[in-house]
Amino acid sequence: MSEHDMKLVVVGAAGRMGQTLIRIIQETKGAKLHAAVEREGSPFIGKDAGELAGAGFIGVPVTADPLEAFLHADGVLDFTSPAASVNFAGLAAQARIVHVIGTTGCAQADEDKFQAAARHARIVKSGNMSLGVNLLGVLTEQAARALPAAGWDIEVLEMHHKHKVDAPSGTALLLGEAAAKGRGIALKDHSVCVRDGHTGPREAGSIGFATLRGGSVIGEHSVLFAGEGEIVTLSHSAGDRSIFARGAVAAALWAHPQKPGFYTMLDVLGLNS
Ligand SMILES: NC(=O)C1=CN([C@@H]2O[C@H](COP(=O)(O)OP(=O)(O)OC[C@H]3O[C@@H](n4cnc5c(N)ncnc54)[C@H](OP(=O)(O)O)[C@@H]3O)[C@@H](O)[C@H]2O)C=CC1
Ligand SMILES: O=C(O)C1=N[C@H](C(=O)O)C[C@H](O)C1
Repeated sequence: MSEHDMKLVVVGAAGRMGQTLIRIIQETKGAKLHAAVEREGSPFIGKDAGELAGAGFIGVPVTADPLEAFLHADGVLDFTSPAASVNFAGLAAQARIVHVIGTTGCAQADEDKFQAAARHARIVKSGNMSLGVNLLGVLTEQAARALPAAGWDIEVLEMHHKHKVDAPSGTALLLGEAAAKGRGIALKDHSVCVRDGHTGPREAGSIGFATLRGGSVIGEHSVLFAGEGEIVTLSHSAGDRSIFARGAVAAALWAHPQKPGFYTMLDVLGLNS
């Protein structure tokens, strides 16, 4: 470790992603764990963050004070909840630091607050931080542009573990946005997220979402282009949460020298068209 390492705070440190982030920071050159934050009243307050994450003792006790944690930090890695992320974005803006947001299920009002915070913070936000999914988004946009809406119906299918609280997943929405961009339409005007009962035939040009939940599935996503007599399927399978954590740490290191602003993983990975 060196004094020049980027000092990172993990918020939601006891969560599935929080623990994975702590382990990945430990093995990443140029980054170090500065603080670990959980909510007030959490049974993990005061416990060593490394031991909590199964990475051995690292001498960073979990705190419930994000203000103090952000004070001398360079960046925050945030996979928590929409309300918590909005609060952390305000604190990251005050501290003028990097805020990497992986939290999904955010409403438009939350997104507006992230944009406002990005006047002072360097925010990187994505529904999926993995290289594979972001490449899948680029391929989805290309396929949607190449396959005409008149003959090709687009459906996004996802499955996640039983603890997931939002639907469709952030990744499914990212892929839907990519498909809509390829088609030159706005996703919000063409998405169909629920089908139940006598729905009538499928509306041409719509983008459908189907959600499965169960077991310990980390993240399965497919984009189906269904034509007459043929189906093209683009898919991604997550085998380990470390793919998201590595992407988030890479995003923080990338954002450190950038100007304040709102960025996505496409900027980080150089995949922006
Ligand atoms: N973009 C991406 O690549 C990925 C995004 N995600 C998203 O990340 C989010 C978290 O997922 P996951 O790790 O599975 O969820 P978990 O529920 O396992 O973890 C969330 C953690 O955040 C904590 N938390 C909530 N509010 C606060 C707060 N105000 N202050 C401090 N800590 C807080 C929770 O504590 P408590 O339990 O006490 O509420 C919990 O420990 C979800 O939105 C998920 O969809 C997940 C994987 C990849
Ligand atoms: O909640 C999860 O677990 C995941 N959430 C993200 C999403 O909503 O797409 C990313 C990944 O699929 C895991």
